[in-house]
Amino acid sequence: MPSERKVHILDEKDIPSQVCAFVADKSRHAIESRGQFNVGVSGGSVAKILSTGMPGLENIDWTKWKVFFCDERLVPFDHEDSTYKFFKKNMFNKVNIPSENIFPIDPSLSVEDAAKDYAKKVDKVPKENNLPVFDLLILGMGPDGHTCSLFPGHKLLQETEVAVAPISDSPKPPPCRVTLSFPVINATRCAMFVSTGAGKADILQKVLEGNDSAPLPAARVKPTNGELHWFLDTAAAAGLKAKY
Ligand SMILES: O=C(O)[C@H](O)[C@@H](O)[C@H](O)[C@H](O)COP(=O)(O)O
Repeated sequence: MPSERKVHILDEKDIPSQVCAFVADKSRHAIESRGQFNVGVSGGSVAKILSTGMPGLENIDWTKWKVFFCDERLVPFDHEDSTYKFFKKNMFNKVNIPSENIFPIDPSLSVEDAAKDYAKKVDKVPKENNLPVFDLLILGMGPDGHTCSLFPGHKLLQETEVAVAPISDSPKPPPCRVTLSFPVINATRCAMFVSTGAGKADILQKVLEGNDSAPLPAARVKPTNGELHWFLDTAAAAGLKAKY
């Protein structure tokens, strides 16, 4: 299936329900087709949307979910900046995902070792063409166009050797993080971005409609054989010129 991009422009109030319904649908389809749902989650506003909306949904076989982190800040599990901590408190504690199906990074390791260790965990995701193929990657985009811990102009944008990379000079604190690399991101069956608010309008116009010669990190997410979905509220979409 060739890569396809769909931009969903919604009222702000409809974003949480539509995003969660989409995730639920992808999980049901993956479980029906392949018996498990391998999903990568991200921090930021999308983490709040998922943890608020997903636990109340019905007909989700949480026991078949396998949850990975698209990126994570290398901080202890009890640190305020830990995305794992946020999901554990607000979502994992409320649903029936077996603890062995949740794959956090190991923050007790050095950033290089944490990335190597996480690559072994990601290696459990069923592969095609030697690359792990996630059923869904749920992504956010920062105001500079970064996604995961892949920042504009950073050398990690060229990473092709490893599935998971360390970064120790993140321009956004904390400096040490672990992130999926583009080869794995673009091997996914489906990637979805959730981006809301007027503060994202200018950067979204660049990412979705800008010149492809030097794409921002978020614009480099183009699943080779998968779908790409952008969920935007009307404020975030206000700068877009094309009709979607
Ligand atoms: O690791 C981080 O520092 C954040 O998780 C970050 O990458 C976030 O995902 C984006 O900035 C989008 O966040 P918002 O959707 O909240 O704007």
